[in-house]
Amino acid sequence: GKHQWRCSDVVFLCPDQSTCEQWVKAISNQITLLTNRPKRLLVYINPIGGKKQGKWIYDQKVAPLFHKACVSTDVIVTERANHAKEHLQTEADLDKYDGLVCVGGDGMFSEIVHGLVTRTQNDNKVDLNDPGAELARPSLRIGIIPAGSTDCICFSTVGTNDPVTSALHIIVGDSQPMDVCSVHHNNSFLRFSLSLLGYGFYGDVLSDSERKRWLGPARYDLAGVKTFLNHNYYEGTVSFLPAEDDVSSPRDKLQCRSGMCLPENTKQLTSTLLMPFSDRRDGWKVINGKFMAVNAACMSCACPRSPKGLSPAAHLADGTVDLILVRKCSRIDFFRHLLRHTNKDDQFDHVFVEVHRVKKFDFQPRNSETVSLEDLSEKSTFTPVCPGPCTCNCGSAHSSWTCDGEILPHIAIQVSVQCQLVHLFARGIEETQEQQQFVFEDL
Ligand SMILES: CCCCCCCCCCCCC/C=C/[C@@H](O)[C@H](COP(=O)(O)O)NC(=O)CCCCC
Ligand SMILES: Nc1ncnc2c1ncn2[C@@H]1O[C@H](COP(=O)(O)OP(=O)(O)O)[C@@H](O)[C@H]1O
Ligand SMILES: [Ca+2]
Repeated sequence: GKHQWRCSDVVFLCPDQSTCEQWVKAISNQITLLTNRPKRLLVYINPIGGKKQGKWIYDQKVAPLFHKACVSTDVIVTERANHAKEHLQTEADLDKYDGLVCVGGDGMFSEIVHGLVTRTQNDNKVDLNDPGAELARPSLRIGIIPAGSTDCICFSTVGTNDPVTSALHIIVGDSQPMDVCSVHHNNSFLRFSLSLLGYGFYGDVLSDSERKRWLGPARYDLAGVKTFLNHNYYEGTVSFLPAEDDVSSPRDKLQCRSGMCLPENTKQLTSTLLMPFSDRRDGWKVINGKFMAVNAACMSCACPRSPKGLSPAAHLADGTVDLILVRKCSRIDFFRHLLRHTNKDDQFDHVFVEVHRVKKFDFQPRNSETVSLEDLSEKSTFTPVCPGPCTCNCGSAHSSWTCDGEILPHIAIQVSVQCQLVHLFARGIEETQEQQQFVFEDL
């Protein structure tokens, strides 16, 4: 139930020892022919992610399954932030492995993607600082064993945050391509975004929650309430290149499900994504405004807090990102909007919310081309800063961007989608026929 997989034993009875041996041999031969199945994995465990259970989860729930399935592993328990990223970038002998495993949350997964993708670009002499560069795709798939605070990438690609289910998807060698957003500041690469890139509300929640890391996952709830009460808005300009209107829409209610986002279904999308930066202003739209939040969701961002996600119809691997603009509104309206993330109501059905499916976008804060993290850290990043003494929320302050739970050092950013850059050991969210029927009836 609920997308959870479990192991099951099947007992074969046979009349004699030699038949039994024949069967064992035949089954082993058949399994060897399944080339999708990984045989050697490199596992990174973040021991401090989420409720600090990563090592226990791996040892108790995952390692015994890998052992049963004859998957051999090298395990690294990280000793500090960026340990896994640096190891992947410079040291790891990747030819030895059929895949990587991340035991941790979205931040840890982001580290591993950064390490692997950077290594691949270095090997292929691709310049990450060039926003128009065609990035080389890593050959190794990555499995996620959820052991973080939000684990939205696991939830959005598997349908549940369950270590046993994820381990079984790895063992059977599932493969799910995934879009990645690259984020630049001028011509300098900042980061990849895999789930939520958020300015305003979520940026403020993340800035505040980092100071409360000792609280574990509950830090987001406390910071969320505080940020909600602050009710800040921020001015800026969003420019974006919309995806073709006839392909799909963030409001079409067609949720991304297993088998939808595969390379053969989305081939035509990749070619349009490689236009050099200078040629791209045709067809761009520009929106100026005062925003409570500017969110970019590369996937639905479904998680236990929001089971349908920030953008329920976003696709995992279609080469687009859903850009959600929440304009300045009253506290009660913003509350209604947030509440709709937790139930079946449509969070985009408000006059102050608009959502666009885009291939690229830029954000420019008002009056602040040069604001950097150093400037921000001198002030409170979630308290508006007025030119003179002021108690009002005048919107002259800057927020910061959260990128998969990490704060970006710049506010003016350029974002473009790298279609199907990485592959996961997953197959997308599976749905029974009755569940699909239910979606169509809703439509
Ligand atoms: C009145 C009730 C309001 C409830 C609002 C709930 C809205 C939840 C939307 C959640 C979107 C989550 C997008 C995921 C982002 C993660 O990548 C990031 C880092 O994850 P991890 O490393 O595993 O901790 N997590 C967040 O940004 C947390 C956002 C929480 C906001 C309340
Ligand atoms: N051993 C470690 N000590 C401290 N920080 C670490 C360690 N290993 C990884 N990290 C960092 O911890 C951050 C949060 O990890 P994550 O697994 O996403 O947990 P959470 O979901 O609780 O934020 C990541 O940004 C990662 O870089
Ligand atoms: Ca997408």
